[in-house]
Amino acid sequence: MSKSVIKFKNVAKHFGSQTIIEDLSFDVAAGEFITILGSSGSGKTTTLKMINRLIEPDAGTIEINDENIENIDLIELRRNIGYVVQQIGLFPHMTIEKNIATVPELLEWDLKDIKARVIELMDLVKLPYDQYGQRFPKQLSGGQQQRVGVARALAANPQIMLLDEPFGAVDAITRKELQKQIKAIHEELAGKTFLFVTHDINEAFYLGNKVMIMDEGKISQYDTPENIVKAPKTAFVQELLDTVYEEGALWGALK
Ligand SMILES: Nc1ncnc2c1ncn2[C@@H]1O[C@H](COP(=O)(O)OP(=O)(O)OP(=O)(O)O)[C@@H](O)[C@H]1O
Repeated sequence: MSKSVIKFKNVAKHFGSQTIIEDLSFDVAAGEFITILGSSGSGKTTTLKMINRLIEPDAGTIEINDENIENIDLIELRRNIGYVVQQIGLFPHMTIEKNIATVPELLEWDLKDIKARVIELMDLVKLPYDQYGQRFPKQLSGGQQQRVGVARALAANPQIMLLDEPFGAVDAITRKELQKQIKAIHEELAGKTFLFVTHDINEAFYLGNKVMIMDEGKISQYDTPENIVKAPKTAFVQELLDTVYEEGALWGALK
């Protein structure tokens, strides 16, 4: 088995008197693409944010490369973790080139290396540098801006990518296109570990080599898409799958 990159051990999180996560344990191996699926409020975003310490757990430990993240310098930790959210957060007054170069510039990379990295990443997300490098975010579509967000998160070559509903705000056709691209990017960047939060069951089962299904702060099932479909473990998982089967039946009837 591949080496574990992320390990949750009996993690708990409360907000005030509300228990969001009671006792969460799981492992993610190097190079996996994990999708986290679940109903609203089930703790998906909280789980993701505990990995880059935007949220601190109240109990338990989280390890990255077998080291408790509390013992890793915060800047070092976040440099190793790319983070993409739905509300993109590109800097509006900066060109696309400058947006992608933010972290390498902070790290004081050589100017030549920064430019080469920007060109490489813009190629990767299919926004050629010559055409898009000097544009500003508002001159791109929502889907293109999301791709810049992915490129920016990859700039310093992190080992882990956290993606929180990154394609939540785009239309269905663009979303499908972005899903294909992120899958290809993950395959091309062999060895990088992706954790991707989504509400969308189709997206979760298409992208994840493993899907983590969360319900009320607990893992209902964490397995390959095939195993989940073959043997749903809880009524909640079955209910989720039924939504897809019902949709299939609807479209079948319309044809
Ligand atoms: N900073 C906070 N203070 C208080 N409660 C919070 C805070 N952040 C999250 N919560 C609560 O924790 C619960 C889980 O939130 P979380 O964002 O992790 O869920 P989620 O599964 O990502 O939901 P969604 O799919 O709607 O984004 C929710 O009930 C939310 O209201």
